[in-house]
Amino acid sequence: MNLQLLFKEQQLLRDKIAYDKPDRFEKLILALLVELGECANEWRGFKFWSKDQEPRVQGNWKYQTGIIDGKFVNVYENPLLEEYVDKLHFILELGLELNCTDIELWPVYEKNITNQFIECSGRVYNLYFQMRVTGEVPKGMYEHLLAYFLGLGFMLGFTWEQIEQAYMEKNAINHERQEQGY
Ligand SMILES: O=c1ccn([C@H]2C[C@H](O)[C@@H](COP(=O)(O)OP(=O)(O)OP(=O)(O)O)O2)c(=O)[nH]1
Repeated sequence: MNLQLLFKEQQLLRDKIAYDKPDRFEKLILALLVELGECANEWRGFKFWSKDQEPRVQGNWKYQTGIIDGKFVNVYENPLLEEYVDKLHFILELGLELNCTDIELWPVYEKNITNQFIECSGRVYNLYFQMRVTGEVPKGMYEHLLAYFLGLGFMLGFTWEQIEQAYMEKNAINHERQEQGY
């Protein structure tokens, strides 16, 4: 697992978006919290009031790849993974913002996915309050956010390769959107 390539990609997108107002940090924090909620909503496992608690991992048909055993392989959207990599974009943005790109990467796991989502949110709030109180965020605090975020991805059933590939695909869409005046 190597984040350096992803930080480089994120920097290119960041330069293109080029938002430099002083509220940038808190807007990124709120964006990340929103994406966390959207991701949990696609996971659905906390909806104890509903009979439908299956994660949304197969959406609309996207395209066909090569042929295996005489059949075309169809590729579908994966709404859960797509929300997860939106979150990854904002986490990388925060790393660039805090100048924390030379980091250790390891996963941390809570006892279940519900708690993992809550822990991720808690780590985001920690960053916000730390910045508010001291005006800076220690690298270790950012690394902990990443550790819970990475653990969440593995608990949701994704491999690092899938995450990287989905990140690249969404990153390309984000570039196109900027070029088209989104
Ligand atoms: O400074 C930024 C701002 C945005 N993004 C990326 C993250 C994410 O991949 C996408 C924004 O999320 P989404 O695609 O859900 O866009 P939205 O504007 O929230 O969607 P909608 O218009 O549907 O509400 O832009 C960045 O990487 N850096």
